Amino acid sequence: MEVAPVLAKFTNELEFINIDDIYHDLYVAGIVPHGEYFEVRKGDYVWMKAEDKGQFDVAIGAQVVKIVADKLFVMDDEGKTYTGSILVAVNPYQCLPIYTAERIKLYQDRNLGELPPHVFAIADNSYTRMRRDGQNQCIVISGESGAGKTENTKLTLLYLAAISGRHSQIEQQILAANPILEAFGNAKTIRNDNSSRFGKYTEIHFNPDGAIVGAQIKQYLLEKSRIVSQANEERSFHIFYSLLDGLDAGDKQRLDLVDASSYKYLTEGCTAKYNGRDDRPNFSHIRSAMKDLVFSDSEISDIIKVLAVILHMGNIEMEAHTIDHLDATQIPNMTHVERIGKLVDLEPAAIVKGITTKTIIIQNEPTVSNLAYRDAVDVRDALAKGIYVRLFVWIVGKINSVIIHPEAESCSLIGLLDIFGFENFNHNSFEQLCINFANETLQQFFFHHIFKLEQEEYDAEGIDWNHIDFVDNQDCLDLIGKKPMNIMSLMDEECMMPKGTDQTLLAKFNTTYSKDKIYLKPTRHKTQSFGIAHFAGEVYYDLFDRGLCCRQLKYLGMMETARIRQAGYPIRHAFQEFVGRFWCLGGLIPPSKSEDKQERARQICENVFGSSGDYQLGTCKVFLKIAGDLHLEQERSRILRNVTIVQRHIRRWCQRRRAAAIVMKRFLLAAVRHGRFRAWRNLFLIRFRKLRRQLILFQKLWRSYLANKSVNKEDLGEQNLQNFPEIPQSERTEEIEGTMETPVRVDEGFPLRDEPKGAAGECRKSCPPAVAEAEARKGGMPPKQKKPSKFRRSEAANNGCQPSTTSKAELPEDELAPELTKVRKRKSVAFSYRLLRRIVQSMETSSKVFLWENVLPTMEKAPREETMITAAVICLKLRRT
Ligand SMILES: Nc1ncnc2c1ncn2[C@@H]1O[C@H](COP(=O)(O)OP(=O)(O)OP(=O)(O)O)[C@@H](O)[C@H]1O
Repeated sequence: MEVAPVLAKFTNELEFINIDDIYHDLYVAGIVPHGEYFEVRKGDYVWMKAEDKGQFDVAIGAQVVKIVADKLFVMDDEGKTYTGSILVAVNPYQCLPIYTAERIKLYQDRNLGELPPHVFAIADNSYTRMRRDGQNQCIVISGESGAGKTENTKLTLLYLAAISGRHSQIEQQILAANPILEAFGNAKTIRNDNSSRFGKYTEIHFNPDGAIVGAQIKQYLLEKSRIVSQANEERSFHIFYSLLDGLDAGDKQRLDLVDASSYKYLTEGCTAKYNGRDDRPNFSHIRSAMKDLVFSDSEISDIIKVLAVILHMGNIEMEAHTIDHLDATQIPNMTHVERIGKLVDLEPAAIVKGITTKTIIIQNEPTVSNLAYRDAVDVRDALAKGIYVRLFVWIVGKINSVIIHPEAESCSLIGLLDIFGFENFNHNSFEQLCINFANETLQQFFFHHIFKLEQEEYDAEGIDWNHIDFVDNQDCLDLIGKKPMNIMSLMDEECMMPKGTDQTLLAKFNTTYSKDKIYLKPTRHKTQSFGIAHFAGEVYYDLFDRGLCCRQLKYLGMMETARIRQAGYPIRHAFQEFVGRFWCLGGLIPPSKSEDKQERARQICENVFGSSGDYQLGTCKVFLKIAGDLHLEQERSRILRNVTIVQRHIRRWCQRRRAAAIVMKRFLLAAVRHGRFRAWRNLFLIRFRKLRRQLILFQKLWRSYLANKSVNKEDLGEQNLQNFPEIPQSERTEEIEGTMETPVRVDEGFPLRDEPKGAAGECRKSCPPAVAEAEARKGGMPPKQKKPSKFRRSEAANNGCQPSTTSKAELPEDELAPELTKVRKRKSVAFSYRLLRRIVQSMETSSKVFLWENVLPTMEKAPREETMITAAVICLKLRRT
């Protein structure tokens, strides 16, 4: 054993390297670390660091050929380094003589590694293991677009067909499926002139003797958007161009077909024709492949018809118009509709209806409504895409019906998965997201088998093994498709939102995944994109392609449509309808029936637009520009919103008052019920004091009234009238009446606690004992001396009598009640029952007792005395408790 710890020198084809430059994962190539050195033996494979430090400069494999003292001599391995059953195939972009029948024979029944790496070596290894171990095999072919997946799939099939040894028709048929699938599923892209726009899984079925007995093809993710639009310098699926170039003139005339440059669906990418592909011979090739796979003439004819229908469909021109003020779509030129009708045996009207209207079921009743222009275009395109996808699925099914073995279940199989590679363009759309998601899933599968399961098996078997770490991409898979709120589900949700846009979706992503390391937020340069850190690199997705949209708008004649829409007045309202909708913009008075609606419409327009030219008044209608209509609607919404706010506040205020009253009532009842008089008293102390003052006022008023009444009736009316000069009846009545009815001012009344002085003293004396007792008990406010009014004092003096001090308790009850009613009716008297109620509700117990015993009995018959009675009941209860 030779150890070479230091420098190694190379000459000529051998190169000089420092041992430090040997990669530290040398043991991958069979070299074992030895302390701080590596133990290197002659014949070992080593990796050498690349001199350049660029991102894709990888280590170079080499074999140790000589070890002399401190020098290590290595030689480039010339691509002989095998990584087990993984083949890295390089696309040579030229025909190399390495796929010949001799090479097939060379690789047959050879162990992996015996010969240089080759796709045939991988295919042979799978076949051998299937037969030897009886295990189904799978070859996964992955790589970015243009890497050579499809070519290598075809080469693998070719090899398996060659070595399985039977050379029957089935092998021919399996190989014949390729040109058909390529014609319908491949297209020119900027990366690859023959890019597969679908994923394909082909199973080859073998009998116990190892002969091919059948096959099955499964297709995934056909890029259907390509039917209606292609990126610049790209084309639609090959079959359309082959058809138009390869059909003879008679067939073309029968189908009303011309050349590819006349069809909108074929010219989006501006490359109906391109150098390097002759579509004419392809068509006959496809036809003969179809014959191999037992497609009948009528089936081939139907396929061609369907393709023609799709092409005509793309040429149906539509225009926006309005029906009953609602957006609708019309088809001004029916030529293409009629051609479609002829091909599929349908009435043109039925086709127009299908494209320009929609039917929804409301309460089990179908309801038809018109589609707006943009929606109708979408429907037409969706129909074309749907038809093509179904055609493709049908063709794959037809091929399978021929090549599938009736007892496929019992056969051994080798599966070949050819799926789009990882894609990262300048603009990455939803298609790229799907493709990269599929690749992430494949990568996960790969990691799982190569790293996880393999190392788990080593562990289980007790193999001495240094674990190799690998980057698990599970987080990325979760983000795109597995989390409860994954990118796909959020996209789905946004598509269903009536006003969902790219921006709203992006905002949702940014919020939902703000802490996710796999999700990359928009950058300064890519403000409308989000990124995903894939295992293969970071990709920013745009879901908006400005260039593509501009081209579509141009081809749809949208520029002209927009111009006429902008210059004209596309929105119209009859005056009646206009005023009915926008009356609130012309002052908040609703229109009357007799009003001149035209004049009112003019007012509204002038009010809103001033002198701007966003509107014009016709003889029956208001004509508006789109911006004008929008402005009107916005103004209307603003005003109605404000009205709603005011209404809301008023309603809230009313409700609060109502609620407060209910709470108060409950509280009072509860307080009474549970004897919590003190709590009630404390809570309403401030109010109580105020109301007590009002009670005093009430008493004053009441006594004043009684005093006045007594004076008027007894003294003025009967004793002194003869002393006055005679006055006219009307004046006299007025004066007397005036005396009776004049509102009594507060300062003219007799305060509750006036000391018994003179007339007032008489009044005090006449107070009922209960009041006196209560006042004495309370010892409350000091009596406030107020002079009786001059008028009354002089009246009393003149008449030689004392003012009446008769209390209401001393009056007969039947006399008091009508007087009370009279007083209540007088608007000018500053007393109301509401006030009275409040007074009673807040009175002290003693006052209430007084009220109960002296006042209420006289007021029971009054219509609005429920509250008084309630108050009295409360008083009684309080007295009991
Ligand atoms: N082994 C090869 N020898 C010669 N030319 C090749 C080979 N592999 C690929 N090519 C050339 O490269 C082109 C692209 O290869 P291919 O269609 O297989 O790529 P792909 O990975 O399947 O791309 P896509 O994902 O777009 O379908 C082929 O059309 C062919 O011209």
